[in-house]
Parts: sequence; C-alpha cells; structure tokens
Amino acid sequence: MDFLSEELQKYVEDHTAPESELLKQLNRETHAHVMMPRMLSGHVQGRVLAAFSHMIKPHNVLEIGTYTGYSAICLAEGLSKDGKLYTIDINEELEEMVKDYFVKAGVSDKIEYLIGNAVDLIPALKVQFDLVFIDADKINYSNYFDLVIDKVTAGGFIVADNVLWSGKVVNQDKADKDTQALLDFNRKVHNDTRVENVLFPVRDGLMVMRKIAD
Ligand SMILES: C[S@@+](CC[C@H](N)C(=O)[O-])C[C@H]1O[C@@H](n2cnc3c(N)ncnc32)[C@H](O)[C@@H]1O
Repeated sequence: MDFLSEELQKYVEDHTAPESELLKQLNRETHAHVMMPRMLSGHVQGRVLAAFSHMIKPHNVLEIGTYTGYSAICLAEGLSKDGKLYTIDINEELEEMVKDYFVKAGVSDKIEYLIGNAVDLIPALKVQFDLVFIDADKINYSNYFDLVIDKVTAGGFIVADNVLWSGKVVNQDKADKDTQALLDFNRKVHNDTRVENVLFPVRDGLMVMRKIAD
C-alpha cells in the first residue's frame, strides 16, 4: 500500500537529492533479478537513512537485514573516519552481488558483512553502536530491540523499518503473525523509558528511537 498519491510521491522524489548512479544501478538490478525487490529501501528512504547517518556521524553502525546492500551503502555515507558498518543477512545467495556493490561503492573496507541468523550473531558482537537499523524478519523485531539496546551508546539511535506494515497496524482485528509482531514491537518501544521514539510516516513507516537512559 502506498500512503501518498502517485502525484505526491513523484513530487517528493523530484524534491529529494537524487540517487547516485551506482545506487540507481543497484535499484534497477535488484528489480530485474532479485526476488521481492519491494524490500529495497529505495530512493527517498535511502536518502533519509543517509541523512540520519550524516547527522549522527556514527563510529559503528549495525544493520540487521542487508538484502542487496542498498541501505547499507546509504548508511555508510556518514560513518566517521575509521567507522565501521556491520550488516547481517541470513541469505547467502546474494553474497556475491552484495560484495560486488560494496566494492563498487568504495565502502568494502568499512563494512563487516556477516552471513547468518542475526538472532545468533548479534550476541557475539562486542561493539557499541551509535546507529542500528532493524530491517529483517518482523517476527524478531522485539528480540532485535532487546539484543541491541545494551549495545547502543547513550544518545545513539535505533531505526526500525516497515512499522506501518502497509497500513495493517490499524486493522488490528485480523492481525496476521507479522502484523501482530509489529504491533507488539511498536507498543513495546513506545512504552520503554530507555528510548524516546518518533514514528516517521516515511515509505512503510520508520520508527526512530533515541537512547536516553540505560
Ligand atoms: C527488507 S530486506 C532488507 C532490505 C535492505 N535493508 C534495504 O533497505 O535495501 C530483509 C532482509 O532480512 C533478511 N533476514 C530475514 N530474517 C533474517 C534473520 N533471522 N537474520 C538475518 N537476516 C534476516 C532477509 O534475508 C532479507 O534480505
């Protein structure tokens, strides 16, 4: 479901900094050759993530859900000198394509690309993060929050994608498993006094949380 009319969406895109040629190519290649291309953040959300990264200038970023690497390349834009982005995906089939794009984007030396189940891999990361982007299986969103919250620096941010779930979050009577998981996640973080949250109605909904207490 698109929340904006086609006309307004076009206006937003026309008044947002364009994608780089490389991101355009990655966007096109994902749509042409990869299953479920709607999962890719895309032009406007990609620029939003890049803007967050430039504002925060993070030393370490964690991304849960690499897919074809689009959002990772956007999030890497604002990394501080010597900063690192850790990105995790369970799907090893995209590894070659993703690594190729990280090289082309000139960010491969700044990215630790980990293949495996994020639920198993996150506890082993002995790193403090200034920015975490949650964009993997919805059923584990609350687990991901619990797994990362103590690894987020004071004043650091957690951003979670798809929290409006195509509008299904307001149709709570017939919530399927993913919708219920997102309803639980949104309620949980909204009530968690360790974070201050804002739900941005960008694309499919971005929950932005700033860590204010341990
Ligand atoms: C929505 S896509 C990520 C899109 C990407 N962040 C972007 O904006 O271009 C979700 C990804 O999460 C991955 N994923 C699903 N469950 C996972 C898990 N338990 N651990 C790690 N990755 C997982 C999928 O393989 C898929 O590539």
